[in-house]
Amino acid sequence: MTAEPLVTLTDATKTYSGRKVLREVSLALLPGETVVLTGANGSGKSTLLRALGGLTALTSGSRRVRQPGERRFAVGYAPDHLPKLKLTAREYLGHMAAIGGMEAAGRQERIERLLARMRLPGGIDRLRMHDYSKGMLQKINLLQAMLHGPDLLLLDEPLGGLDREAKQECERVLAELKSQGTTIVLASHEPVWRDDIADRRLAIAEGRIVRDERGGRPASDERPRWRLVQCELPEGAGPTAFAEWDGVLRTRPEEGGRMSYWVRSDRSDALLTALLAAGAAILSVQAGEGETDG
Ligand SMILES: Nc1ncnc2c1ncn2[C@@H]1O[C@H](COP(=O)(O)OP(=O)(O)OP(=O)(O)O)[C@@H](O)[C@H]1O
Repeated sequence: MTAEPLVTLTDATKTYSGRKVLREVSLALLPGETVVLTGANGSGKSTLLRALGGLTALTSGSRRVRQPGERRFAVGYAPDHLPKLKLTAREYLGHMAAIGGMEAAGRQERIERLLARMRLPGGIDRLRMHDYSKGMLQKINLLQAMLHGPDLLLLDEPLGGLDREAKQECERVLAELKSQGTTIVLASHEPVWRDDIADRRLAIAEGRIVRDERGGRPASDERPRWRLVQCELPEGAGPTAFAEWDGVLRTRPEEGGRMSYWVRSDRSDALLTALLAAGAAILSVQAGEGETDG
C-alpha cells in the first residue's frame, strides 16, 4: 500500500509579471522521503521549494498537506542565502526557535547541541552575523531550518559555501534527520547527493518537472494526464497538421474542418501557442487522464 502523501501539489502554477516560472506542476511527497531537485539557474527550483512549503501563493493550482494530528504542520526552510543581520548566531537562532513554536525549556539546549555539531569557530558571540563568512552564515542557515524538528525540511543549495568537513557534517545531519522520518527536499545545481540520502531525484526545466525517479525508475505510476484541444485549423491545413507535434498523443479530424488533439498536459501550452500562431481558432480545452480513446 502506498503511504498517503505528506504534501501534494496539483497543477501548481506560479507567474511573475505575466511570466510562468512554475508550470502546472503536480507532485506528491511521501512522508520520510528525501528528494534531490536539480535544474539549471532560473529553472524554478527555489520557486518549487517555496510552493511545497506554502511559502509563496500559487497563481493557480493547489497545495494540500497531511496534518500531523493536532499539531501545526511545521516547515523548515533554508533559503539560498541568509541576510547579514545585526544579531549574533545565538540571538538569531533563539528568535527562530521561538517563531518556530519551540517550547522555551528545550530551546537553548538544542541550539547548543546543533551549534556544536556544525563546528563553528570559537568566539562566534563576539561577531554579529553581518561579519560572518559565507560558510558560517550557511551553517546558521541550515541550523535555523532544522531547529524546531520540522515535518518538511526545504533546503536551497544547502552545501553552498561549506568546506569539505562541513559538507560531510551536513550530510551526516541530514542522514540522521532522514532516519528520524523527516521529509526533506533539497535543491541543488549538481546531482551529487549520495544515493543513501537521495531516495528520489527530480529534474526541473523551465518550470516543469522533466524527470522524476526513485532508485533510477520513474517515481510515479500515475495515469498520464492530457488535455483535449478542439480547434478549427486555418484554410489549407491538412488533417495531419501538428499530428507529430511533441506531446501530441492522438488526433481526430472532426466535421467541418475541425480537429481534436489529445496532448500531454505539460505540452498543452506549447501546442496552444503553436496552433494560435498558425492561425487556428481554439474552440475548447478539456483536461483528462488515462487512456485517450474514451
Ligand atoms: N520574486 C520574484 N519576482 C520575479 N521573478 C522571480 C521571482 N522569484 C523568481 N523569479 C524568476 O523565476 C524564475 C525561476 O527562479 P528560481 O529562483 O525559482 O530558479 P532557480 O532554479 O532556483 O534558480 P537558481 O539556480 O539560479 O537559484 C527566474 O527566472 C527568476 O528570475
